[in-house]
Amino acid sequence: MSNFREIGRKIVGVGRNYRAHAAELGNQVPTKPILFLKPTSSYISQGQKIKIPKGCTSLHHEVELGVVIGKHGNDIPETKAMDYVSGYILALDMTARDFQDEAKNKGQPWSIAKGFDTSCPVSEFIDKSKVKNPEQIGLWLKVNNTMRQNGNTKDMIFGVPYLISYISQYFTLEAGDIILTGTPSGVGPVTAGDVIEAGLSDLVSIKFEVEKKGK
Ligand SMILES: O=C([O-])CC(=O)C(=O)O
Ligand SMILES: [Mg+2]
Repeated sequence: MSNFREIGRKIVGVGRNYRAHAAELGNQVPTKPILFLKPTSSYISQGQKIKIPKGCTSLHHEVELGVVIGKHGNDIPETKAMDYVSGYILALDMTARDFQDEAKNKGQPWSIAKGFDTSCPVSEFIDKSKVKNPEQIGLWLKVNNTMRQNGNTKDMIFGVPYLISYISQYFTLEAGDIILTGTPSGVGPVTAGDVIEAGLSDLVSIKFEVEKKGK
């Protein structure tokens, strides 16, 4: 069993970490990482369904590399950052885009848009030893067998060591925490009955069905 699910600590999301994704939603490329939190109650694993939250009319998929933290640290220097990684996961940062747009327009937080129940489907844990370079991983996502996202972590604006170092200046990182490193371009809506499949190179793949909440 993967250590992050047993410990179940925080999920730190990084926004707009790929230029093409920032551009596709009409956003500026950030000069420092944009962070948000998802509650651990948002996790689901295979066999469970993604539930469209009440009132949401535009639920978007975002495929992301998740970095799993292996030990406690703060103010971690970039040069030591990889010592704090225990492994990786494939995650979907499901986003109620209409809620996020409304929050953005009103200057409100993204908490519901990013943190609703079932908004963080994850794969099994991938041990660090299986990944030579976390910044050379292909990540893809299909909806009903049609390719929607097909990127590579080499295109991240802020790399894994920098993110760990930056985040740890503000949030103490603890074993079991996950950093969602942002999504490549190609995000888009899903509706009830859709099947999302996603993968990280040849490391892991996942499959989740979408349904209306309350079914
Ligand atoms: O909602 C967004 O566009 C920000 C985000 O999570 C990402 O870039 O992965
Ligand atoms: Mg995201």
